[in-house]
Order: sequence, then C-alpha cells, then structure tokens
Amino acid sequence: MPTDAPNGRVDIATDAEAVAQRAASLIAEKVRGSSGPFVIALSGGSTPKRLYQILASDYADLPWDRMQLVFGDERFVPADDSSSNYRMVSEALLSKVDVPSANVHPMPTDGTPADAALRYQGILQRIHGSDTLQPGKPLFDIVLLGLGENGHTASLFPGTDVLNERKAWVGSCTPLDAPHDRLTLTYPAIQSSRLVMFLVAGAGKAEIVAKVRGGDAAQPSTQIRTDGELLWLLDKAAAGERDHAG
Ligand SMILES: O=C1O[C@H](COP(=O)(O)O)[C@@H](O)[C@H](O)[C@H]1O
Repeated sequence: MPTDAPNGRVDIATDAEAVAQRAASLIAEKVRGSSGPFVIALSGGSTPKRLYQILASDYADLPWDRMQLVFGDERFVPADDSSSNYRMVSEALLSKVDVPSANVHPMPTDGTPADAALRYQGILQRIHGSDTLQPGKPLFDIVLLGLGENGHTASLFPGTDVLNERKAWVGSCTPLDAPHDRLTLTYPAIQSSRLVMFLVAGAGKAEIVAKVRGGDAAQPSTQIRTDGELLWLLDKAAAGERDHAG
C-alpha cells in the first residue's frame, strides 16, 4: 500500500522482482496514457536491469517509436565496457525491442568529461526543443533513479562539486569512493520531470533508505526534487521491514 512521506510517496513491494514488476507496469501505464513523444531518463543498477528485462519480454508492444530514451548517468568508459550503463541497458532492453536507434541517446564518453557533459546537454535541449527549463513543460516524463549505499543517486555523489550545480542540465564528477569519472543529470534537470521513480531493493540499502526517508540533508538523494510526482519503489528489505526473506 503506498504511503506519503515528506520526500515522496513510498510503495513497498515484497522483493526486488516485485519492485521491477511494479515499475514496468507503471511505466507502461504512463506511456499508454500519453500521446506524442515520451521521454524517459534511464538509470544504471541491478534493480533497473531486471526492469529493463521485464519491459523487453512483457511490454514489447509499447509504442517504442514514440519513446525517447536518455540516460540519467553514465560511467566515463567506452560503450562496450562491462561498467557501461549504456551497455547494460542495451543488452537488457534496447537490443530486444523495436526502438528506433534515433530515439536512443547514450551519454558520450569521448573527449573530456566536462566537454561530454556539455554535448549531452545539447542533445537534451534538442529533444526538449528549448534550452530553458520551465515548470509547465517538463524535460522528462519519467526519471528512473537508484540509490547507492553511500547515498548517491544517478551519479550525484556525496562530496562532489556537481551537487552545487544549479544551472547546467548535465555535469561530471570524480566520485571519492567509486570507480570511474561520471556524467550525470544535475538536480535542476531531474527536477524538470513529471515523475521521478526511485527503485531500491535489498537489505544492504536499508540504512541509507532510512537516512533519506528521515530527511538527512547530507544525502544527495534527499535533495532530489521534482515539479511532478516523487515515488519510492522499495522492497521490504530496503524498507527495513523484518519479515523479508534473506
Ligand atoms: O553507479 C551507479 O549506481 C546507482 C545505484 O545502483 P544499484 O545497483 O546500487 O541500485 C545507479 O542508480 C547508477 O545509475 C549507477 O551508475
């Protein structure tokens, strides 16, 4: 049963599989209820990977030709690197559904991270048809986000300067405690959305989930805002409920 919390609605499912199933069903409902271009910012991570597999197997009939698939963050590695979020999404979803390649927008990982961030902002501005963010015209229909055990979301890592970015839509950072330089959507870009959906599963996330739900301002995930709806899809383990398996 969904509950309201200061920083969004919380929906607790039995396990990671149920979280991914709910996310897929919700995405399908939103896409089918829309008309015209539908822009989704994709996340990396293990729970989203299962979501992408479910979308590929059970929702192949969605109007993929209307969807614009962009990325919320990326590791600054070649597209075929095993750490690449694009590679993961490609294997789980893009290679399996009828989405035109022109509708898929990986983050560039050549040149310098700062230059690549600027180029990706240009790509988002072309999709948006404007270089301005306005509350009445969201950049994204859905932003998918994960939550790292250290509090990061997208690639907004604690202690990095990109957390202070209030203008640019895309930034870069070098995490203090995770591999690879990163590209990431910034807070203002994420805010320009109809729905932000966190997908978080596993007992390893319970401590950070409790901090974020408790409003700990030091956690980047606590600072996520949206002009639309904020939804946390958690499994029981991540929500700190005791009766979960394992
Ligand atoms: O580094 C990253 O990690 C986060 C969280 O991933 P998870 O596997 O712990 O759920 C993810 O949201 C982000 O896209 C990814 O680049």
